[in-house]
Amino acid sequence: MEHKFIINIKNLNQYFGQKTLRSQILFDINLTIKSGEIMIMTGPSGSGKTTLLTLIGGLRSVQEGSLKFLDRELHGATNEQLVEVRRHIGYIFQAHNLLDFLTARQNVQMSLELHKDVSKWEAYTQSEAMLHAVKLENHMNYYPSDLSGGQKQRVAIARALVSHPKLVLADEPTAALDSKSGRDVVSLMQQLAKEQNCAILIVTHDNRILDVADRIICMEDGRLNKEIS
Ligand SMILES: Nc1ncnc2c1ncn2[C@@H]1O[C@H](COP(=O)(O)OP(=O)(O)OP(=O)(O)O)[C@@H](O)[C@H]1O
Repeated sequence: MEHKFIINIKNLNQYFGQKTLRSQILFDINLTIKSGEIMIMTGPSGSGKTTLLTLIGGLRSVQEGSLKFLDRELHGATNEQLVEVRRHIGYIFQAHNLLDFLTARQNVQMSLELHKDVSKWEAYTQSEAMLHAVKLENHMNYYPSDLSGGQKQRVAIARALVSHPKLVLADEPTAALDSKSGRDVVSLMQQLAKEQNCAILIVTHDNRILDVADRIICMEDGRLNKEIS
């Protein structure tokens, strides 16, 4: 079944702290993301971008309002339901989060081994194919410590996309990279996402990559401002 929206958020509010220390972090967020769409979220530090990204990624519980992933409501979802949703999402973080004791291929393969329907052999061959796609065919057996920042981030992209997720969430994916590597990394994300019809939400302060976006949204003081494009 084709889903019109990957993400559909309505009147979402989120808070940190308890009782008198409770403070509202997100205010009346309304947002949709469609298949294949590349969305960039910008905004000042502390405006709530990461909080929203982690809610969308099923990494924390929704407190008020509605957040649907495909047709599944995440408000009130159990831990098991959130774990199931996370299987359809790829995550790319600033600090790539590769496991240092695994090679590039093993890091990518590990993400497929969470899927019970994928055999070890399929996981192996699909990981190799994905590392080809990010042009690391000559570095499959390298450990992260022997790769450059851009190469590590390409392994992280391969790991996020190897299971053909419906959505990729990327938090500052270019922050640790020089301008050329940053550009290569987002171009690659854009190309692979279009091939797989996967939506991407990128949180970034990096103005040099804004042109890859189909839509740009801006968060300020916990509220989503009008779209820039
Ligand atoms: N675990 C927490 N407990 C209490 N307050 C928190 C917690 N995490 C974040 N906050 C607060 O929530 C607000 C939003 O933080 P968030 O990390 O979502 O912002 P951000 O826009 O991603 O910032 P940055 O660009 O610096 O990463 C900030 O005021 C922050 O201090």
